[in-house]
Amino acid sequence: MSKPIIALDFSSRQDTLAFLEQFNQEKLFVKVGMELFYAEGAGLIEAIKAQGHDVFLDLKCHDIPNTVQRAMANLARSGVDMVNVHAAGGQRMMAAAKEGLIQGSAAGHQPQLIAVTQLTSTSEAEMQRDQLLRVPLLESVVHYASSTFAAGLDGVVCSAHEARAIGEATKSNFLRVTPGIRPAHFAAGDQRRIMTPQQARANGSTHIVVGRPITTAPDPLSAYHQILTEWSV
Ligand SMILES: O=c1ccn([C@@H]2O[C@H](COP(=O)(O)O)[C@@H](O)[C@H]2O)c(=O)[nH]1
Repeated sequence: MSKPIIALDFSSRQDTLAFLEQFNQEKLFVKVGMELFYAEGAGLIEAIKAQGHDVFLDLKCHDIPNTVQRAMANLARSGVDMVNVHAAGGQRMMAAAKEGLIQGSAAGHQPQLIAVTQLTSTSEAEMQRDQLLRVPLLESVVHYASSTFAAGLDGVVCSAHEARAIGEATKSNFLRVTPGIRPAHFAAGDQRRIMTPQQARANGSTHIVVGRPITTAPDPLSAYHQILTEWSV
């Protein structure tokens, strides 16, 4: 069973390291997103890796194939464990991203590469209106997942609602990394497709990503362990 991925959505190195200190040197799987990376850059990634944590660098690259390929070669050199692109960039872009990772990776350590299908903050009605798509959201997500699989990536970011269907359309070891995780009674906030850790597990998520339910908790260590228990049993 994978560890819950903690989204380190902080604005500074100081806040991030103070948060991590509360975990008493427990080895974590953390996610660094745009907010933190744009503020602190690769130096902070090095510091987090030096503490022994696994890092998912969530920059959601989406550009022409050549640009994404070269960006991925640089990200691979940062030593992170997982990176991502938007599946909407297309199969050619995703294949180029993978090629870039291969080029930039040190022997024996190639980050896993996954693609965002439809953001978990998007509802079906919003997707149909904003993207001018006339299909159910599940169909769009499974389409993007099949396209990601065909491009040779390791998995996708989706909501837990779609995880089972993606497993059936691809392979059981194809990663289904699911944000939008909310313990019972925790506010959805801007998320639209949410599930509890237990529901996510039952519905075929291979990884869960959890931010505010842990980072804003009065006792983040205890919140993390409650989620870990709910996810693991
Ligand atoms: O579809 C997506 C892709 C990425 N995310 C990221 O996950 C976390 C979720 O944080 P919460 O505080 O638990 O809502 C956040 O960093 C997002 O950028 C996502 O939510 N949905």
